[in-house]
Amino acid sequence: MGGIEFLKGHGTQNDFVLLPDAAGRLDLTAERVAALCDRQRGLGADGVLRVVRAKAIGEESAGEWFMDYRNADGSIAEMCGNGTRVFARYLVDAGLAECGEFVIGTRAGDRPVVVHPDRSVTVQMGPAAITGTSVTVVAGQPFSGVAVNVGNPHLVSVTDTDIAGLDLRDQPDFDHDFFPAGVNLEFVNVLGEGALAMRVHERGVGETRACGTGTVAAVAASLHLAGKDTGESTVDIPGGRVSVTVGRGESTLTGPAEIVARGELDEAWWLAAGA
Ligand SMILES: N[C@@H](CCC[C@H](N)C(=O)O)C(=O)O
Repeated sequence: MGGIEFLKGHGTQNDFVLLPDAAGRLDLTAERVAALCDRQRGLGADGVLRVVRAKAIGEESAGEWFMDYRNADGSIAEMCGNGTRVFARYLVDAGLAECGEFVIGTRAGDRPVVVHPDRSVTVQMGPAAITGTSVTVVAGQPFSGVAVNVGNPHLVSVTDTDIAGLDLRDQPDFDHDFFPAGVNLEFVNVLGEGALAMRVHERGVGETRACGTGTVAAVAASLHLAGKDTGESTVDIPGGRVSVTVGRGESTLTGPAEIVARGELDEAWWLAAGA
C-alpha cells in the first residue's frame, strides 16, 4: 500500500486534513476520519478533504476535482465553504489547477472559485435560501433564529447578547423535527453597517473558529431581518475575517487559505484506525 500522503491546511483557522486520492482508491471510513481529526490520537482537524477526480467516483461535475468533505466525527456534509478555499489553494500549489478561475465539484453542486494572486480565494457559494425560523437553547438561554440553507443547514441567531460570553462547549439544543439531519448553529452580533461578528457550533464537529457556509448564512439572515435580500458584509470569527456577498440566487465567500504541512500517514496506524 505504501505511505498515505496527507497535507494540513486551514481557512481562517477552520482546519482540515487533505488526502490526495486522485483515483478514488482510499478506504475512507468514518472511523478513519474521526481518528485523523482527533487532536490527541491523530493529526487533529475540524474535517477531512479528500481530493479526488470527480470521474473516478462517478460524480457529475464541470470541474476535474471533487471535494469529498467529512466532518470530524466522520459524518458526511453537503458543503464546506472554508474547505473549498483550502482545497482550491492545494490544487494550485500542487500544480493541479491554474491560479484564477476554475470549478470544484461538491455534494451541494459545482462551486466556481477564483484563486487570487495573493492566494486568497473567492468561492461562489450558490444560493443562501431562507427556509423558516426556529429556536436554539444555549445553557438554558433561548435564541430565536433564521434557518438558512447554503447547501447545508444553518440556524442563525442575530442577538444583542454579547456572543463572546456564550458557552458553546456543549451541543446547544435545537428542534430536531425542524432539522432532522442536524444543523449548524451561528450566533451573530451586528457590529455596524456591513460588519458582523459570529461564533459557530458546527454539526458533526463542535465549536470551530470559522465556518464559511455559516458566515454566508449569517449575512443572509441579518439582511433578511433588515428586510433586504442582497448586500455584503465582513464577518469576524474567532479565526479571522472573511468577506461575504449575498445576491438573488448567488452568494460569495472570500478569505485566506493556507497549507501548513505535508507528510505521510503511518500505514499500520491507518489500518488500525479503520478497524
Ligand atoms: N466548516 C464548514 C462547514 C462544514 C460542514 C458542517 N459542519 C455541516 O455538517 O454541515 C464551512 O466552512 O462551511
